[in-house]
Amino acid sequence: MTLASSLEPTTEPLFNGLYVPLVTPFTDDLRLAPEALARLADEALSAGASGLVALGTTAEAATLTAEERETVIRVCSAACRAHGAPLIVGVGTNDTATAITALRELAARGDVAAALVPAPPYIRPGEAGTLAHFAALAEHGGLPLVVYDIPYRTGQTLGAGTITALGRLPEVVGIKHATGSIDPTTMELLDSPLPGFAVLGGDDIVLSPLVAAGAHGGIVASANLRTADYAEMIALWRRGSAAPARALGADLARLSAALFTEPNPTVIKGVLHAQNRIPSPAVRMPLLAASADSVRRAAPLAASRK
Ligand SMILES: O=C(O)C1=N[C@H](C(=O)O)C[C@H](O)C1
Repeated sequence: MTLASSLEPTTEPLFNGLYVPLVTPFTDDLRLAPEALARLADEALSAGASGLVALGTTAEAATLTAEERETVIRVCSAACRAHGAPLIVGVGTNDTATAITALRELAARGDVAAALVPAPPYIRPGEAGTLAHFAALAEHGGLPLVVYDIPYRTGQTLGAGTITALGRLPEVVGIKHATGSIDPTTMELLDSPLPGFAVLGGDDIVLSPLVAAGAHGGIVASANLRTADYAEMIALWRRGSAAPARALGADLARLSAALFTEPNPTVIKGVLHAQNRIPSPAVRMPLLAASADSVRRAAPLAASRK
């Protein structure tokens, strides 16, 4: 997909449904395990995910070398190509110029559908500064952007006016809404949908009510497990089948709650390892592997429905 073709005016967002931010599997001695990543990518797309997110927070992207990041993108891109699915890549930096360089490099590859970009972490440039940052990325980055609104990690909140201004930038194709709540700003956003602008839930435990209220889908780490059920829950809400959607949503919220009892993605990796899907539950510091108790509590909830 070219930038020009993906930005043609349309009322339907470019992205809807489930996007799985894949974990990065390691060996016990913390080397990248690309074969396991390739299997996870194929399984997620075979299970009904609309696309993949590479190098999200869940991927421990901050601890990967440049060479490892390239391997992760290459492996995820191959899976997306095989399934005809879009690949979104996380770009997290608080320096506007560095972010533009990273976006341009991604755009030049030709296999990345969009970048998932948080408000500049730690700096707290204010809403006007954040808007200017994204406007610069939109103008010079050469790639569609999904704004990652996650104030508990970035330290920067965004009000409805700023989100609307971001959504009016043609290159900004959506927002990953992970503000920790469904609040008046959320409802304003969903009440006046911008044409072609996707609202994707990023707070795992409240994904179901957010989609019920009109979100187009989600990017949730929990969907590394029970991917088919997360995809189905979103599809059920989107076609108005409220009763089964509500029941499945409540079931998945219990799983998400168990997976987030310790820092993401430590419990998810523990459960994937218990399911023999990755070679090790290892995470890189400063994360510490999840406790056996947390993994034991989450594992039964992560078993697929019979
Ligand atoms: O990597 C992601 O994308 C996600 N990261 C969030 C986080 O760790 O804060 C959680 C969300 O489910 C997806």
